[in-house]
Amino acid sequence: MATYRVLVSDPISEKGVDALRSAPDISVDVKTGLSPEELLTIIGEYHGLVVRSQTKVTPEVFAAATQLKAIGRAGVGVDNIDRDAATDHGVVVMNTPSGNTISTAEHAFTLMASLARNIPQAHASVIAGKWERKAFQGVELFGKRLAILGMGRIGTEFAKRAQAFGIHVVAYDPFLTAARAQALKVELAETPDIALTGADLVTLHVPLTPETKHIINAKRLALLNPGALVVNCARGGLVDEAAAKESLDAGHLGGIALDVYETEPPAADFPLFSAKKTAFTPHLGASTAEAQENVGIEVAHQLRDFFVTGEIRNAVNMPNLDSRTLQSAGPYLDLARSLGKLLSKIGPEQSDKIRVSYIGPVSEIDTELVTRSVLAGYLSAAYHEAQVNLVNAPAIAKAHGIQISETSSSLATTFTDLIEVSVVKGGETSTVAGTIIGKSSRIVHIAGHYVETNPTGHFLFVENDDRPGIVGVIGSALGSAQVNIANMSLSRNAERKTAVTVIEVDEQPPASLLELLRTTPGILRVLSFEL
Ligand SMILES: NC(=O)C1=CN([C@@H]2O[C@H](COP(=O)(O)OP(=O)(O)OC[C@H]3O[C@@H](n4cnc5c(N)ncnc54)[C@H](O)[C@@H]3O)[C@@H](O)[C@H]2O)C=CC1
Ligand SMILES: O=C(O)C(=O)COP(=O)(O)O
Repeated sequence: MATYRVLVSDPISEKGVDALRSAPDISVDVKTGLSPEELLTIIGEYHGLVVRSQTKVTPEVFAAATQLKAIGRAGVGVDNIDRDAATDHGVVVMNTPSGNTISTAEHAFTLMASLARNIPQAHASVIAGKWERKAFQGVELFGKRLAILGMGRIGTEFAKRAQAFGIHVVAYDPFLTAARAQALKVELAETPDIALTGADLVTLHVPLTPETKHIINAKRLALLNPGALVVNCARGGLVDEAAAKESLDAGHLGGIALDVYETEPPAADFPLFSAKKTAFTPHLGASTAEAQENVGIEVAHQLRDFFVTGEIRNAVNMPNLDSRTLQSAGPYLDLARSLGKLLSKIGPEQSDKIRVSYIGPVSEIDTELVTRSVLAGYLSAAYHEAQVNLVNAPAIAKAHGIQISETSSSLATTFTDLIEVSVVKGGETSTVAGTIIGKSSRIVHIAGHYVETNPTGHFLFVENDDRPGIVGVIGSALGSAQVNIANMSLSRNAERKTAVTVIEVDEQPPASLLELLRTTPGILRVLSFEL
């Protein structure tokens, strides 16, 4: 029986399914066309889910998906997956951002050319036995002004094809710099309105977000040149479909081509179906053999690596943890988790604030991941958050009202590398720190004391008055209780006249031993815990 079960709920390429099936310890079920109710019934059995745009992964699905760890989106848009719910449930969502870029750019361009030359209408007329050469006179694309909204992967590929046709390209994208626009030989527009004013052609390549909803509305359609053609091969909802119909009926907009719709599939009485100059396809942008093979194999490899090695690539709800990052950050992640757990044992019961400082070369790795690991360790132990992981740790900390701050300094101090973590509650602060020496992780600082101990195992932590005889008492008490000492670190704080002893033991000490130590004169605090 495989350890991980993956459900493929939308059709992906056979090669993708085979790549997943050949991974060790993963079993795959392909069940496409499930109703929302059917998905809810079976999703609890799965650790991984592969989708395209059809499956809607709603908060209800996440609530039922008690074992789900990862979703792979064989494609770009993740608007069919409730990202907040995924994060809250600690489910990593990965997409395949570039595998269908060319196919989608080609499809959008094909739609634009089809609109310009009335291809869908002329085709229907010819097969209806007519020969209407006059009715279908078109326009050239050459020399026209094209507005591209969204100059990411697909927008950029579209621009190259448009330039090959002698089209003048104006682009709007909040992340498009003047230097990049110059390199791509496109005119940079400061706002969508500037890009659209006087445009003959428009194509959309932005994600659907609250900001981009109805980015093409009645006001903006009015900015276009009369007879302009609009193509939407990105997401339904970017174009106000009712406004487009009005503009077409009024004779201002020249034509519209859609691959995507506010509701998919559109209803039989979809208003734009009755408009004249249109071209419609059923969300086919990524539907080529090449794109499907690219995204199917890529998503399979991403899920396989997630389950087999812990790598996370193309995540949309957490930082990536690719093999290089995993190699450089892996030991720090383990150490950080132990430091978080340790703080929950020696610090205040709960916290208002957690501060993490990175000192030395550690500051050069992706410290956001390491901080997430500190939080995961702390929250699992202090707040008994059993499901906390690197995906949901910041959201869970926020839900508990914990503020997080991070500082980094490349200047090493006593230790070459140091991760220092403090928990603050009211006026009380507790600090622990750890380092990595060669290949070995060490906890080196606990509540004002330098110590040296492993970051995992069973521990006995004793704080006592700094006076002779106490270590002897502890040693003989452990011996009588048959508890073997693996490692022991002593440290005293001359100022406060206290000392701590951190003892790594082979087994959990019995309650009677802890009680004996707690009642020994001079011993101030005794803690027993596992890291
Ligand atoms: N019809 C289909 O089958 C397919 C549709 N798509 C859709 O195409 C869209 C674009 O895909 P990619 O180019 O691969 O994504 P991308 O992430 O490479 O590019 C998106 C661009 O939109 C820009 N952007 C974001 N907000 C903006 C705004 N308010 N105004 C202007 N630009 C804005 C971003 O800065 C980015 O450069 C996505 O929504 C995706 O879902 C993608 C593949 C297939
Ligand atoms: O990749 C995208 O964003 C797409 O829209 C493609 O959707 P699909 O995988 O064909 O359902």
